[in-house]
Amino acid sequence: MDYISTRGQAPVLDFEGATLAGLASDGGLYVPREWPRFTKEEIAALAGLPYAELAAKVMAPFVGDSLSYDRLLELTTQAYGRFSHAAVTPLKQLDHQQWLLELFHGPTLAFKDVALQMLGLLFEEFLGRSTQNLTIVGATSGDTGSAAIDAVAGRSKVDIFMLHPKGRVSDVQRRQMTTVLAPNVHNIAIDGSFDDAQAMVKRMFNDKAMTDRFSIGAVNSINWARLMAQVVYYFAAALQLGAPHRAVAFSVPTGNFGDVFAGYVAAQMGLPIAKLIVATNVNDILHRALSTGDYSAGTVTPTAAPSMDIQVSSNFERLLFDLAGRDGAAINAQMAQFEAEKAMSLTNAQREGAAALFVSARADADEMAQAIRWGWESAGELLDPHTAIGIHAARAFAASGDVAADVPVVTLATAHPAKFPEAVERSTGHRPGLPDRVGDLFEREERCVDLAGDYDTVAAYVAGLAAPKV
Ligand SMILES: Cc1ncc(COP(=O)(O)O)c(C=O)c1O
Ligand SMILES: N[C@@H](CCOP(=O)(O)O)C(=O)O
Repeated sequence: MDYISTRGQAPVLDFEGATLAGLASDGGLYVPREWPRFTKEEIAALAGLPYAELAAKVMAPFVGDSLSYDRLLELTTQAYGRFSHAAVTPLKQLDHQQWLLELFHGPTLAFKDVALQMLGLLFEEFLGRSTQNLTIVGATSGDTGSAAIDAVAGRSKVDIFMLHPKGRVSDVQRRQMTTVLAPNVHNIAIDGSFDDAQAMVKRMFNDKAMTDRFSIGAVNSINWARLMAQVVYYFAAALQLGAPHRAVAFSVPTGNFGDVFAGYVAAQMGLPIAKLIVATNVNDILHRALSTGDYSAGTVTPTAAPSMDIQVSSNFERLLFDLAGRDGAAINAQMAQFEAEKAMSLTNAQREGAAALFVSARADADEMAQAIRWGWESAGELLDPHTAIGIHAARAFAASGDVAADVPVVTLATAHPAKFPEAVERSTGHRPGLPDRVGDLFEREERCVDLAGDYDTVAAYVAGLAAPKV
């Protein structure tokens, strides 16, 4: 499979190249040259497979010649062997129409583990083929950081520098990152928001002074391999609910648009998806873009769902590219306008194309709290604040009839409630406890540096510690 940039000017790469490159050199994001498509019979044949095998089958067309099928299956077996639930991503029924897909049974208790456990192994596999060292630079609003650190801590040929917005992640999220003391792990708390951190990360990929000396790599969802691994659980859930003979809707708590874009990819591959519900908190750029065509970033408002406190939503570019007929020059111009003015408008074709599959909703603090309460009182589930935003949107669309009554609605449960105990306790009176496997988190030593939120300071820090390319 070949990978092309959304901005049309970067070299075409294979899967291995795109995985190690992260962001394309023209500032765009890599996407497969075409969407692989399964027939109805091929999808039906996936029903009942163990998760690791399903994962290998769904990922194989994207991986192409970069790995043999047998090796891919070994890696998926290893990656998903670390999950604490045998089903890896178990599906639970909440009421006659609402379902919950629990994505938080990995080592760091959020959906990011599903992709990052795999990505860590892919890095090791591909780096083992050359003398290259990789300098991973990532930005996190809380969950990507810990999942990526867990996936690469102690691995040779990889350093990881993880930027988080100081004071804007939960205590559990921070400690899951800062208590990993492996010498290749470097946590950086910056003054600023996740968007500021993400902008610095993207800038580093195009800073010649850095890229001449270091191979900069990505663990954020700008890296295609992240999204590829996330496509799998859409198949896993829909197959259990009757796909390919029955369509399913998904409600996805959204920030950087990676998780829900993976759902879009599943639909392009032939999975019958009735609707993708994009659920945001008050940082609602995606809700505004999808409902009015206005893609303009305001300032980030801190919320009780901090991992979604994002206003510049990287993966939206991948959708805009597809909906613009894959015209890299057009996306280049649109993104240049967005980068200069922090605002741009979707074209009619992009709005209409998006409306065919996506709907969106936004939840404020009260609506989120009510959804947490509903989960506990009506279904006996403690929902984390991000998941609750998905539930709010799922129930609203079911109630309005925009999703037909016979279509199951699956909300992606993106984090374990114990990552955000205060918000859950405020709404339910119950404080979720951490699972045993992370039980002594609050006794462990922390290591993290505080840096000013300016690019030069961060780049100098990385350059001072990272291993050269080879
Ligand atoms: C718990 C949680 N839910 C939802 C999201 C949103 O996912 P995405 O950025 O892929 O839209 C994130 C991170 O972004 C998250 O950490
Ligand atoms: N929610 C994320 C931020 C977005 O990151 P991405 O890695 O999915 O692009 C986080 O928790 O860090």
